[in-house]
Amino acid sequence: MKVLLAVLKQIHKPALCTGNPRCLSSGATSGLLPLGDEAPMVGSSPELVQKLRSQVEVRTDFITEAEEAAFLRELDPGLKKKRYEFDHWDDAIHGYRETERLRWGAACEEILNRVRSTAFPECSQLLGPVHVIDLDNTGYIKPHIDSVKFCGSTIAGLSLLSDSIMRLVKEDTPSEWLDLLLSRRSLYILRDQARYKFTHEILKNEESVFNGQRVPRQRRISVICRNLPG
Ligand SMILES: O=C(O)CCC(=O)C(=O)O
Ligand SMILES: [Fe+2]
Ligand SMILES: [Mn+2]
Repeated sequence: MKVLLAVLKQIHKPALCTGNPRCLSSGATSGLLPLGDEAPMVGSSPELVQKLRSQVEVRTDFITEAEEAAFLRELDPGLKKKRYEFDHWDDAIHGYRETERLRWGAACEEILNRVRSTAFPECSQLLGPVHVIDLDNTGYIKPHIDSVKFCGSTIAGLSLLSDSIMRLVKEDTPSEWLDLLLSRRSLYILRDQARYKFTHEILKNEESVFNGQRVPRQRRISVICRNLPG
């Protein structure tokens, strides 16, 4: 357990560049492009949204309320024994507790197999333990890129208990950004450039606005599957 949590610390190394992609003085709302019934994304330009569409997926209502409850039953007792961590200024995550789990009960295992077959090619070698982050309602995840040493080309995450906004920002060009509406019970998948060339973050409640619409951020649990570096 200790080893994986150390790996997770590496995964969570915050990015040095933290350009604000939506600085109001730069006319930030121009170029917003809602995608209709496709993945709920808006970005800095239609071209960027178009380019990233093949590498970013959000599947709304990927799990049912009953399946969400199954995860809660399995995860909450263990999480409740931990305290939310707030005071690690150097961490990429603020206001969180986390765990990882290799063996799951039948209900959750079945859901996770659905996540795996949706997100990863059949031959893909997956990171065995699944990563779980419980963000307090005041918690948030700062911009970072997951460690290339420990994680492969694809990151797939379920969002439980709350809607949230995930923001991607091009590492060397902060004016290029994409916001994803991660609705409660959705699955997101980041692949390739979206995973390697863009930082990702989960916005704090005060900043949680999608395409002009306020998206209240409550306590949120994410369940994240990753593959191994090729
Ligand atoms: O909570 C999430 O969905 C994202 C977590 C994340 O970025 C990470 O653990 O590296
Ligand atoms: Fe991450
Ligand atoms: Mn720390």
